Amino acid sequence: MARRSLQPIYWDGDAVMIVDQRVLPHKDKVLRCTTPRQVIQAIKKMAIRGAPAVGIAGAMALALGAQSITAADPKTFRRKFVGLCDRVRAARPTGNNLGWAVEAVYSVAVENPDADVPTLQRLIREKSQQILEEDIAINRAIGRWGRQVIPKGARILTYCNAGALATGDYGTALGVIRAAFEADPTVHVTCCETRPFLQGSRLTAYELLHEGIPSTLITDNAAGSLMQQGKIDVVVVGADRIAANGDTANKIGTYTLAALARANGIPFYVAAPRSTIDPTIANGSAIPIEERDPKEVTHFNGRRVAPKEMAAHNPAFDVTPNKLITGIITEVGILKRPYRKNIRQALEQA
Ligand SMILES: CSC[C@H]1O[C@H](OP(=O)(O)O)[C@H](O)[C@@H]1O
Repeated sequence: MARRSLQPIYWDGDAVMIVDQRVLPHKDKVLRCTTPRQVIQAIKKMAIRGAPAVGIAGAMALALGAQSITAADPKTFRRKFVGLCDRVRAARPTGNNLGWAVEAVYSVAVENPDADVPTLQRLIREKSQQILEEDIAINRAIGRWGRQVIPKGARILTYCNAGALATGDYGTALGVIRAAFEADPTVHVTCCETRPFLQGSRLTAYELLHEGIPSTLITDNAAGSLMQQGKIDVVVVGADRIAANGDTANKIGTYTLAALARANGIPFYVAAPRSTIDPTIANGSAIPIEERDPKEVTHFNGRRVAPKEMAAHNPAFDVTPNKLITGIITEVGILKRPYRKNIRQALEQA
């Protein structure tokens, strides 16, 4: 059976189509966005989520916005476009890929100083599609590198959703898992539900079943016990922002898994494209951590479960120190310690 695309976002003429991940896996709903504001709202509300997918959405928001800037002269166009870039960049703070994509698209205007407005609009739209297509190729490269660290018949644990739905397609951590399964159908995947947004039980489970990969869903709380019982061989997760020293921001709860993996002698890998690396941040302490609506914690399926007087703290990410990371799987290879040096060299590669 041909693999149905799980691409979370795509162009349909002059509209950006976004698969609404808030209602997956039980409803298929696609948002038709014709303005950058609609895409920014989809990012903020997590209709589309996952650092690389958010970057791609940001690039497409800029292409939509460029089309709507009616300035006749390039100077006025650029001034208005800079304001739009700032609004798109601010949609979600932690993932590096959004800022990276905004800079990549804006560079089109900088690198074509003599282009007229229609040409700039065309080049920006083409850049947004290029970012999408390159992300998919990068994820397949991550998969090819990553399967080298997956032993035959491995019992893999993953967290949140770093799959096709979190990227242009194919995924990063799930890209490693897809590639490993393609080479060895005896692998097994345990995915954590990942409260409170349930990216694991709703999205990763959906992707694993879609690919026919043997898998089991667990609560986040059960991961440590499985590791303690010797039932997990390797952990592979995604990333949202990687500092210059390898400290990694990922979904809240990732640090806990990394500490448990280390306590049980289990390899812990991060899979991410180089566009997730932020070389301007020396270590993880400088990574901005998004605080989301406390209702994501106090409510479930729209109904309050905690007493209404109860305050809630809802950080969307945490930071895993590089000392707990066995390797960072990128499209140019598996980076090991010393991370600062090896990350710098990886970023210098074409
Ligand atoms: C391929 S990176 C996916 C990354 O993004 C997720 O966060 P969110 O669902 O809040 O966008 C999570 O941290 C994943 O590991």
